Amino acid sequence: MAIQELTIRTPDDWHLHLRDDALLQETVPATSRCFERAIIMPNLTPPVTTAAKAEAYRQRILAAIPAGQRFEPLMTLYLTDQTSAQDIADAKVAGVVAAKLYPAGATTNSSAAVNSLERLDPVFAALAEAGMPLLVHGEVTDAEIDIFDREKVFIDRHLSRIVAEHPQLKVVFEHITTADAVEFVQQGPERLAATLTPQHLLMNRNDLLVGGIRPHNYCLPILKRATHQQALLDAVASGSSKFFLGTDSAPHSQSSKESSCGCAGCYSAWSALELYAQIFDNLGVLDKLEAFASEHGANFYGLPLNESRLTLVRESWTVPERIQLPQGESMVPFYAGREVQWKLKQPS
Ligand SMILES: NC(=O)N[C@@H](CC(=O)O)C(=O)O
Ligand SMILES: [Zn+2]
Ligand SMILES: [Zn+2]
Repeated sequence: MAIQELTIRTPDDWHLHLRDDALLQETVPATSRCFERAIIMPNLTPPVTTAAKAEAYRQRILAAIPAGQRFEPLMTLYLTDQTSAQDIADAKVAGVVAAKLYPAGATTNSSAAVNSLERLDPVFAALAEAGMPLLVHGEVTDAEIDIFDREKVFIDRHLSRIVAEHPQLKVVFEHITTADAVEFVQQGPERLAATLTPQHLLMNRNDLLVGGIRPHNYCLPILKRATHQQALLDAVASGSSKFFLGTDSAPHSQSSKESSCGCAGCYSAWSALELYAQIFDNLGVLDKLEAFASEHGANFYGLPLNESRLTLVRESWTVPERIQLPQGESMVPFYAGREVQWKLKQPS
């Protein structure tokens, strides 16, 4: 008989957008319900570019953790053309765990980010020296490169060089979407890893474009064709420690998603862990979920494994159509109105 309950070490989310201010009241509980730590993306407006900004942001996140829950935000620094080796050293001292590279214009809130990757070599060297991973949104932004090719071209033009020229640098290729990225990571050194999102494992570009445009499935890097989706599924099913959980949960208001120029990002926090369970179950590798969700990432970052456990049960439920925010706005969560086959068991 199929397994009905699964108890695992409490997972961590190695790629998460919490946003800021009042929205933290919504996003922090959505993640702390089932993740003990998360890598907090720094693409606020203005971005988190210094150790002091990261620490102030961390305090705002801590203030939004529901009573009785344990949650540790792991802070990151947003790289710009002005970031110096000294900024990295200061960030290390302040407890910032990683730095995030957005090519300028690649995604939400990246306009202040990096225009010239070559100029960042001293910063990459400083990261390697500090033992801090470089987290990469791996897409080129050149107007002439087709949006479906931007990840592969980024590997060829930039990532392969960065990995080769900085032999001590740990690199996380974030939210990978292509067979090319899977292969690049598999064939790379131990210090190269990747995060995978629920949407890129569950969907392909048909889910975005067939039968009408589905703005709530629009995220960056954009969903690719089914052969790429299959390569991502094969990667997680392999159990390789180079692949780990990063939801990329990225909330936007309903009005900014359902727009003539809609924002990129899926707000998946309320169902992400359960969807990963469903994905692993469907692949017949539920026994590999715990390592993917709770071990590979911590080991890569050199952090201890969580000691607590949580339980998922095989029970179907429906993701709400809408989340009403106190500020009057609403959000449409990822997988809205759809059934999920696994459910988090509430502690009794
Ligand atoms: N993934 C997305 O489509 N959006 C993210 C940014 C990012 O991770 O690229 C966001 O901040 O909204
Ligand atoms: Zn990104
Ligand atoms: Zn992201």
